[in-house]
Amino acid sequence: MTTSDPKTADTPTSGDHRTEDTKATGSNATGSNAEHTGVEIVLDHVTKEYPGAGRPAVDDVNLTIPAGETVIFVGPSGCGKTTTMRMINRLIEPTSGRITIAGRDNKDLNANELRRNIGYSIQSAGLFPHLTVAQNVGTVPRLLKWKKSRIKDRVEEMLDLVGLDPAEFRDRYPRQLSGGQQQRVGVARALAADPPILLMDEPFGAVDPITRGLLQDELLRLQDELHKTIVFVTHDFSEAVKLGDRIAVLGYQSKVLQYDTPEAILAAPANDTVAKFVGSDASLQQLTLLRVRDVEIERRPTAREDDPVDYLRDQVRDWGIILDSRDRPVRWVRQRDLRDARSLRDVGEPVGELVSLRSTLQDALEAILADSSASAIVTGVRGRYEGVVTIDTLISTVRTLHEEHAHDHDESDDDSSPAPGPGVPDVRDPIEKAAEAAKAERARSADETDSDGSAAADDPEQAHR
Ligand SMILES: Nc1ncnc2c1ncn2[C@@H]1O[C@H](COP(=O)(O)OP(=O)(O)OP(=O)(O)O)[C@@H](O)[C@H]1O
Repeated sequence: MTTSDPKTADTPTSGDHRTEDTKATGSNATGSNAEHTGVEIVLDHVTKEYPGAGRPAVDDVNLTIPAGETVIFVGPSGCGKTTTMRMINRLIEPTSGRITIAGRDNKDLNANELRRNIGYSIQSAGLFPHLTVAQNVGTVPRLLKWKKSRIKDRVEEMLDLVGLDPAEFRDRYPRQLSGGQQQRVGVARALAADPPILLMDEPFGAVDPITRGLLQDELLRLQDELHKTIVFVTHDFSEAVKLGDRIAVLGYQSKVLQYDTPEAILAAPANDTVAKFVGSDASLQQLTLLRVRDVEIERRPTAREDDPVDYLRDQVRDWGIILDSRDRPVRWVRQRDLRDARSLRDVGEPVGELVSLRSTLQDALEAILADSSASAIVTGVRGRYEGVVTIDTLISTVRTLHEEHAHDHDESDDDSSPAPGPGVPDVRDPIEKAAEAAKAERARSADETDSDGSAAADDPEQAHR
């Protein structure tokens, strides 16, 4: 858990943030000096007790949300996520404790101004039904008394930013939009006055999984560009892993059970409760955080379609790859395919799904499991062959991550037991199961090769390369 005393940063406060040109610069979590527009938020012993409730909905929360990062609050229904978030923009006032924004107590900031300067987007998009898309997006700039022409330009820019064609959408009413389009307008509205902070309360909760994935991608792209400080509430741990720079796993009364990067939480959940929340597919989720370019890429023997067959026959022990004239992979070929072949044009089987250096390891795993060679072909610029990723590489990558975080909780001073403890799922399990399935498939195809009368690979180490 990260706790911190409020820091005084020499950045503009949210309340001072009046023009869309203002940029705040401060230290970010990685310690880089990159310019960003977000500002730090610190929750210092924050408690909220609703009148007559008997016990606090949020009890003594300490949390530092670094400038320019996306922090996800994830936890079970009713645990206090929304209450915690709404105390940041004072839609709810804390009973005790202090919240600072860029070093200034938010109680010292005018509540209305504070809210105008903190973007807020909620599950139902919360659009005004009687206002057009343009009027909805321009709400806060209008309150800030921007000139009409400036509001108009800003609305167009925001609609563009969230992937809606202004000409098509600006004059529609919310009822004339799909759920996903309404969410986009909600995000455009939250961003319109260029606030340093964006609070998002299950903003994608009400749309179908495909649209949800697209909106998540869009948010990642926006954040790459804008570097706001985003606080995002969700029930969905995989959404938290995808979007968060850090995740705060909250228990009842917003108790911070673990506050760390998605990688660290997946590799070493702090206790049984977090482990259960993370779920048994933690290792599969870890694969979504890494890209093909981050791991070892192996080579396989290759030849172009018009190369002589002998050229490949001499090199292939198990699998080889045939490339077209522009070095794009076209077919897998086995040793036995080459025995009587006369040309490389008509042997082998078409390559399956290809992955790029930017694909996630999750994409690579899917490609590997669908491919009889138990590896995924990686392509680079203009689809040119780069190499292959194997399931063994994926397993060793996840093992290394797990080992790196094995001692994360050794010095822990809270009451949580170190992972892996009783009930903590073995995070390597699902990939190893996938590997076993792929190996079984490989063994089956090797048997087929034997019964065909051809030799299996002489060197067992060479199998599956
Ligand atoms: N206005 C209120 N008056 C009294 N109790 C409230 C009020 N708002 C929320 N609560 C209670 O405070 C607790 C925390 O609610 P909150 O909405 O913050 O949780 P949450 O984690 O966001 O839940 P969910 O994920 O279901 O939206 C709950 O027990 C809820 O019933």
